[in-house]
Amino acid sequence: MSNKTYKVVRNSVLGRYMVASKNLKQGQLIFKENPLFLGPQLNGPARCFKCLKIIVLSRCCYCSGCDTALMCTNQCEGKYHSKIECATLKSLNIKGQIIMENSPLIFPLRCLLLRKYDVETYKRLLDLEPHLEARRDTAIWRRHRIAVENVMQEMNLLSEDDIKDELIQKICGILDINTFEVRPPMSQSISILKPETQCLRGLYLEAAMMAHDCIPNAHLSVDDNFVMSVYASIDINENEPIYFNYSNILQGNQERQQHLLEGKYFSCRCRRCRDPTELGTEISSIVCHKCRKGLLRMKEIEKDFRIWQCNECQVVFKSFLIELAINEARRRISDIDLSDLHEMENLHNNLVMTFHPNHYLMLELKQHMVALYAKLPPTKNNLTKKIDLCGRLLSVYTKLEPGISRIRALTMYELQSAIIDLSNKEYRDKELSESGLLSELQRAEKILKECAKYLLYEPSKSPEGRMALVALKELKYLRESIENIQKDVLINGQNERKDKKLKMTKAHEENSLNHKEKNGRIDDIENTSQKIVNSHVEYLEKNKNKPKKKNKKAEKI
Ligand SMILES: C[S@@+](CC[C@H](N)C(=O)[O-])C[C@H]1O[C@@H](n2cnc3c(N)ncnc32)[C@H](O)[C@@H]1O
Repeated sequence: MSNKTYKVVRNSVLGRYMVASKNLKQGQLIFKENPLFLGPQLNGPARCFKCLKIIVLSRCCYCSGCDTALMCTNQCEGKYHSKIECATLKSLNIKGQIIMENSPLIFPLRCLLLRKYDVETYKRLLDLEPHLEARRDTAIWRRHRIAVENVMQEMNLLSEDDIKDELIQKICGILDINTFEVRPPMSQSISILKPETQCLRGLYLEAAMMAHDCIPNAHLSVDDNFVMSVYASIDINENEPIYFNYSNILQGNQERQQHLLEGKYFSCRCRRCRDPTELGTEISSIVCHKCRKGLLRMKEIEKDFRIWQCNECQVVFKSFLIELAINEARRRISDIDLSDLHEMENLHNNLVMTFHPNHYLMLELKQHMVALYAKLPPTKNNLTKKIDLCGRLLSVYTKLEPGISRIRALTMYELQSAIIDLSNKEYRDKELSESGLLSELQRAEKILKECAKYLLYEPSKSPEGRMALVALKELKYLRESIENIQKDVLINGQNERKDKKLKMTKAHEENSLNHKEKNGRIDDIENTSQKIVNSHVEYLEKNKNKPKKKNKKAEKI
């Protein structure tokens, strides 16, 4: 029996797509794949052919082998400029300076060179979807003609047949539609809201066969060597498609549709896109400015024709008005001081008059607030607010990204830490009984366990992978503490039954002793977990300015 977890099939809507060839369990590895090529973003800066780091023009040099490939320094020992690529470039006698001056041609050039040294793989590459017809004579087509095709023609890299066959447009289309965004080496950012701005693009021939769904069932992670692992994020039944989200969970309806239509040439008709409430989350909904009671939601009334309509008064709004409101709110969010809670709360209270509390911009603001609460003094008020915000974020994320999910794991981490801190404080202040403390810690344990489970799918050296280790250590201490409290509760219960009378008289003394002991233990947990978090933060801080190693995660295709 074949061990293969998937097969590629085809239909008239999705083209080729991957389906599970057997039932897959959540967390099961579906496949692992090496990139065929890595390269800069279309508009990204030039990168070293060997290590893929951004080239600093004043230090840039050319490979001593081919005198063409750009290198960050002549000592670079990166491995992404293969001997065969080097030899092929050398045979073409291209001036390195032309590459330097025309960085958009780096990635297409790498693909073009392949036909000279690996015809089979080149054929597989050319078999990917380029959406030539949809792109012909569009702005992107003209851009590639000027920035890539014309330059390659001047370099005598293209035959007349290549030009007639629109070969370069085909390669550029294939790269735009099929490559994945991968984080650059040794990324330090763990932030949900600030993805790396200067990502690389990676071409993975197998992974390119995954279709898109805004509610994915596959989780991707890319390790230090750019090896991509694709896991089932939830259970997947035999013959069910394996879906990856080409867009972003925090993109609204309109932006997602635009991204998919303009960048990937299809209209998404997944469960989330067909439902104007987006699975009841209202993540794109706006308060109706006419009746002030209803919500404006986007709905498709004819194929590819969508309107914004109030669910109460039925008034229809033009989509550009919605865009204006969103752009203005986005500007205001980007202008606020992210260390000023008061400013953030004011903006939140202001925007909630226009946007549903679950609107993705409100979620973005809430996410910033959670990050700030994590840095503020852990007062009961701050902790309560943090718990509330995390709960709201998770209620949306769980619907839109069920199962293994990075964004959920990171929010869960914040949630459990606030629950532990708050319950300890309340217990100490005698606002929470021992059994109340126990049940809150057990709730935190459950969340932390799930968080660690999801983070363990991240590459071990990535910020999330390191956070998984922190979460595991914290889980161990939390469990020990729970066990100790459980023993206490048990002993207290037995003693109570044995000698009620004696206990009554000694109650005051015993209580104060237990309390003292537990406080010591809780301090222990707090100190230890705080130490771990501090060392984690210190580690991140310390390494912030160190040269980056490979370490990234696929974000979107
Ligand atoms: C990365 S490729 C996937 C492989 C491609 N279907 C093929 O046959 O080569 C992305 C393209 O697949 C198609 N596709 C993927 N997901 C889709 C979806 N949910 N609905 C419609 N088309 C989809 C679109 O044509 C899109 O541009």
